[in-house]
Amino acid sequence: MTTETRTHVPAPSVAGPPDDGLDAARVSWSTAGRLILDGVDVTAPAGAVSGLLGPNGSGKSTLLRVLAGVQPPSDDGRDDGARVVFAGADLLALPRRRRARTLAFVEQEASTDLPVTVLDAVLLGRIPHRSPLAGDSADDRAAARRALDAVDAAGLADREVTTLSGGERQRVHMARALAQEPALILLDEPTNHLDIAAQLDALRILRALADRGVTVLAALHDLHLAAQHCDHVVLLSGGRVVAAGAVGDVLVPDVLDPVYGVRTEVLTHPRTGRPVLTFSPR
Ligand SMILES: Nc1ncnc2c1ncn2[C@@H]1O[C@H](COP(=O)(O)OP(=O)(O)OP(=O)(O)O)[C@@H](O)[C@H]1O
Repeated sequence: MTTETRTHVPAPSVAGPPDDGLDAARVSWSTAGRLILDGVDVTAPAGAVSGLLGPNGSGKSTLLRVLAGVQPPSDDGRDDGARVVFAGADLLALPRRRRARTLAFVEQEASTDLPVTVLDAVLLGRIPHRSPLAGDSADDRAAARRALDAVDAAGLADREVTTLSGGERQRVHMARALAQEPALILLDEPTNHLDIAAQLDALRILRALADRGVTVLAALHDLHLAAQHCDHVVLLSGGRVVAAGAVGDVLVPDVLDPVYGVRTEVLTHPRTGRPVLTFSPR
């Protein structure tokens, strides 16, 4: 399998401390008088796999959409002075094209109704890298093929996206993001629809990206996977951050039990030494 090399995109600096990853502060979002995100601070170090965790409805998808710059503004016009800095630059102020070369976003229910082949869908990830009127270059096609290889989907290249299974589509979404060669990748439930081997493949790809210096922030429901594969986690509840830090500090009963309303026990994985979580009703 191959993976992508990181494209370093120089970005204008903004006031504030230099940062080697994602550093967002005071992110709020509201609609119809309801505060969905309430002053969220979230960091994701470069070169690490960061997990965004929290129960259903806690605000994970909304937060990722705000960070990716695709969430409409709050409908009350409220401005809490949010700051979203990536690698020292104001991410949301970057020109759209430049942001698309910096950031890839794998959405949970990404649209897959396009009547295009898988290869063409993955080539969409190359658009930010070429001039607006240019067609696909040989380099673009090579990058798209490498991305499909990386997710073990080379054999799907000529299939129509609309004919794919849920798991196959999820791989194609990931491949499109890889073809973008981002420095920051945000993913909303990247293991959705995937069988266990494919989940491990997806997490291995995220690890390989992080090892190349990419900043990875993934919303995950599965706390077991997060415990095994993340370096850093942020736990949301009710639109607020309740804990953030190393896996061993956050994925502990005192933190998880009140948030999820369960009883957690933590064992130690005999080979990796990482926490293994078991849950029972309270
Ligand atoms: N456009 C919207 N209009 C009204 N409510 C919204 C909107 N978007 C999100 N919400 C509400 O905001 C809350 C947070 O939603 P969000 O999808 O961000 O949570 P989540 O943590 O990703 O949930 P899940 O784990 O179930 O996917 C939910 O109660 C949801 O119903």
